[in-house]
Amino acid sequence: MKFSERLYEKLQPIWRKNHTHPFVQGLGDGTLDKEKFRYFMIQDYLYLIDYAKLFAIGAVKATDVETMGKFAGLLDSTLNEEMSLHRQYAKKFGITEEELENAEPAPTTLAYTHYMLHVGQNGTLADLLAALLPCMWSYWEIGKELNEIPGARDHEFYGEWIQMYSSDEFGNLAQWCINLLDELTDGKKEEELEKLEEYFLNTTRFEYLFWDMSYHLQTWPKDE
Ligand SMILES: Cc1ncc(C[n+]2csc(CCO)c2C)c(N)n1
Repeated sequence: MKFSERLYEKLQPIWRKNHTHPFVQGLGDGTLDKEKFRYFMIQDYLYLIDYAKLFAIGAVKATDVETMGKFAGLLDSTLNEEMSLHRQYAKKFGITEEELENAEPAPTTLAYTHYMLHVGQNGTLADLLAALLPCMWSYWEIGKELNEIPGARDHEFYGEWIQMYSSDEFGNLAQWCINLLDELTDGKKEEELEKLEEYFLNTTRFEYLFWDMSYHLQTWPKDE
């Protein structure tokens, strides 16, 4: 069995929990409070900045030129395409460039991105992939599921988001990471696979916490 098949089976219950979170459901049926999405967009912008750094670390840890080039391409498209799309989309919600640039990460954003960066910086390329994969894989699954809901992809506010994450282009990217992780784990010892499973499990849990943080507009405790 491929390692990704083992992950897929094992993590179904958490994935169901992610997909049925009221934030995700609200994106699909169009009832999500715009204030919650606005909050999500700002935190997600901060998330993307650190996520892009994972691709840079991937290029450093890769052991062949082709994989290095792929990570370099992902870094370039995240920074120069995806983030500029994010800024344009944010405008629709009345979020200014200054607001994005001056935003502070909420506790969950900080914990999630720092966890991934810690694993990426200190581990192997397989460790890095296990930590970054739930982000891509779960968004692809969610995008495809929401795309099936009649009218969802044409929704005035959330349609573009659904179109982006259900696209084949995005799917190919997720599939490339899945295939690379399968290659790197082929023939590896059970002990090594369990460690990778733990990274994957933790960032899958963080995906849930990110939806939940956005739904509840999480802030740091106020003491001033
Ligand atoms: C919390 C959170 N999790 C996952 C994604 C999805 N995502 C972020 S970067 C990237 C790779 C392609 O550039 C993908 C799929 C997100 N936006 N926010």
